[in-house]
Amino acid sequence: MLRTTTIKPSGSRAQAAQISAHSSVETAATWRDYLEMTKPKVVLLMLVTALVGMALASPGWIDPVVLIAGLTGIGLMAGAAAAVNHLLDRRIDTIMARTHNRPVATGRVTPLQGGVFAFVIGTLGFVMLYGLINPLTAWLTFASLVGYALIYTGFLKRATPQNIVIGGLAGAMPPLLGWTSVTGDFHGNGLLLVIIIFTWTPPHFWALAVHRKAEYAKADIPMLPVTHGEEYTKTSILLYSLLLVIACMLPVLVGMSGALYLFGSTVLSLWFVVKAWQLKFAPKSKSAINLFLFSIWQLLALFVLLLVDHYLPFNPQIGASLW
Ligand code: HEM
Ligand SMILES: CC(C)=CCC/C(C)=C/CC/C(C)=C/COP(=O)(O)OP(=O)(O)O
Repeated sequence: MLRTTTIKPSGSRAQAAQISAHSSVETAATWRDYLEMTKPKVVLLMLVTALVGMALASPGWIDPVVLIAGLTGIGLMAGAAAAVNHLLDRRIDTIMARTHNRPVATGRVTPLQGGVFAFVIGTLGFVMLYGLINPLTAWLTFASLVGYALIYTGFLKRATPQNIVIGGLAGAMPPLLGWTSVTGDFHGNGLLLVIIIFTWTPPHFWALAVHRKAEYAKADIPMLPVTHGEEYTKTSILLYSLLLVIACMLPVLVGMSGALYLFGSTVLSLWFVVKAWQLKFAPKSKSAINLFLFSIWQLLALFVLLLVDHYLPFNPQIGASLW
């Protein structure tokens, strides 16, 4: 489908005049537009957490079929959920500077094209999980898709400043999806990994929301800094960062992870607390966006630590198995 896009004049004065006289060119939606709709970097980090769930659920190495089919299925369904988010948010995405150039918001991808794309990759992911992994994982991933794409995006985001606390559960699910891919059953240890991401999500997002408060207000989205102010949000970020310290210790307390993880995760979560403290009590102009960016690397590092700790041959266990 051909669409028009505005281009910036460049080159000689004559060229610039020519271009400004015809200030639009026909461009087609490219594969990059469809890739962007899947929020690839977010999904990639989710897949790292799913991989860790798989590893911690496996006594030895992860079964290669589970690894490949499981991660592909979860990735396709998470990408489909992200694509539906682009569809449902296309109006507000045009209002915010951060999102105004998105494929559906600009019209490069039509809602019908986007809908077909989301349906195809989502169905492919579901069939793959149902057929090659197990029905429990397929249905849990489907529930996460509905939780993010429909409940969070379609309703909570516009309804309450607690939107991301509740909606965050969907994004926190991948380690459990990884776990059930291996075992076909629920396990408390898999849920502990979900609790870590669930506790991490509010400070992750609210740091960005503090930085982008004016845009959310302009788009009339009731994010916490808009409804309750920046100070209240910064206090909430600090309190959640303290909760995160406790959540990060749970894998050690139940005997799932050992000394290496305990040491590394304590450094990482205290680092988060220090940055949240600075945001609240000694803020600089970039403190909020820096905390948001830090949160992404901190979660990645936490899950890499869980993985390394799991495969380390001589790693003293501190806690005792609860289950
Ligand atoms: C409902 C829960 C969540 C909300 C509301 C949220 C919000 C956001 C937003 C608005 C951005 C975009 C920032 C930008 O474009 O500048 C973002 C980026 C990101 N988020 Fe989250 N997030 C959530 C959960 C998660 C989870 C569970 C993960 C991973 C496990 C994650 C990983 C990331 C990553 C890696 C980025 C950077 C993406 C990029 O640079 O393109 N987020 N998040
Ligand atoms: C199946 C499964 C695991 C589903 C999870 C899907 C998923 C990709 C969740 C992403 C979380 C996220 C980036 C929320 C931001 O949405 P937003 O609308 O607040 O941010 P935006 O303004 O950048 O779109």
